[in-house]
Amino acid sequence: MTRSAITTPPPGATLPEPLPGAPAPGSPLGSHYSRCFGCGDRHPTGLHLSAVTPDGVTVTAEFTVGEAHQGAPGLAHGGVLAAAMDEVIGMSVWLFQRPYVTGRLETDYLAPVPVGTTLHLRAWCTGMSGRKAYLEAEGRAGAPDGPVAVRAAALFIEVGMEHFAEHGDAQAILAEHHEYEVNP
Ligand SMILES: CCCCC/C=C\C/C=C\C/C=C\C/C=C\CCCC(=O)SCCNC(=O)CCNC(=O)[C@H](O)C(C)(C)COP(=O)(O)OP(=O)(O)OC[C@H]1O[C@@H](n2cnc3c(N)ncnc32)[C@H](O)[C@@H]1OP(=O)(O)O
Repeated sequence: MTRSAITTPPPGATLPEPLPGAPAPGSPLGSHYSRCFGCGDRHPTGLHLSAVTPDGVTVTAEFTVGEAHQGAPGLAHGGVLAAAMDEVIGMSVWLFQRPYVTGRLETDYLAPVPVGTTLHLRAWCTGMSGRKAYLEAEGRAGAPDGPVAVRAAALFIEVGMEHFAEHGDAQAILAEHHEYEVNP
C-alpha cells in the first residue's frame, strides 16, 4: 500500500483488542442505517455490503459490482470502489463501540474490476492514538484469496453521537438507533 504519513500510525499508537459486547466471531454485522449507500437494504442502487467479523477487531465483507456501479462500460467506477473501502473500514472501526467518521481515505487501484465481480473485502486497524484510528482495507476479486484489485488506507476521527444529530437527520437516527441518546 502506498500510504501517506497522515494514514500511518505514529509511534506509541496502540492496537485494539476485541471489546466486551463485540459481535460473536462469524456473526453478521448488519446495517447501521437502512438507507446507507454502503450497507443499507433500502438503498435501491447501493453496495448492499454484507459483513462479518472473524475476531471482533477486523471485518470481512462481500460486494458484487452491479450495473449501477459502472464508470467505463462494464467496469466498476473508481469512486464506487473507494466507497466500498470506506464502508468496510467504517464497519471495522464501529467494532470499537464509539462513533468515528472518515477524515482521509487513500486508495490504490491495482486492476480493473468488471461488472459481476464479487469483491471480497477485508479491513483492519493498524493503530489508535487519541481520537484517531488508522485503518487499512483490501478488495480481492472473485475469492477471499483472489488477486488484490483495490487497497486503501484511512484516518478515521472519533466524534460524539451529536455529530450526526447536529449535521444530519436526528429523527432518522432515533428511528433506527434506539440505543443512542443523541442529545445527552
Ligand atoms: C441512522 C443513524 C446513523 C447514525 C450513525 C451513527 C453511528 C455510526 C454507526 C455505525 C457505523 C458503521 C459503519 C459505518 C460505515 C461507513 C461509514 C463511512 C464513514 C464516512 O464516510 S463518514 C462521512 C465522511 N466524513 C465526514 O463527513 C467527516 C467531515 N469532517 C468533520 O466532520 C471534521 O473535520 C472531523 C470530525 C473529522 C474533525 O473535526 P473536529 O473539529 O472534531 O476535530 P479537529 O479538526 O481538531 O481534528 C482532530 C484531529 O484530527 C486531525 N484531522 C482531522 N481531519 C483530518 C484530515 N482530513 N487529515 C489529517 N488530519 C485530520 C486534526 O488535525 C486533529 O489532529 P490533532 O489533534 O493532532 O491536531
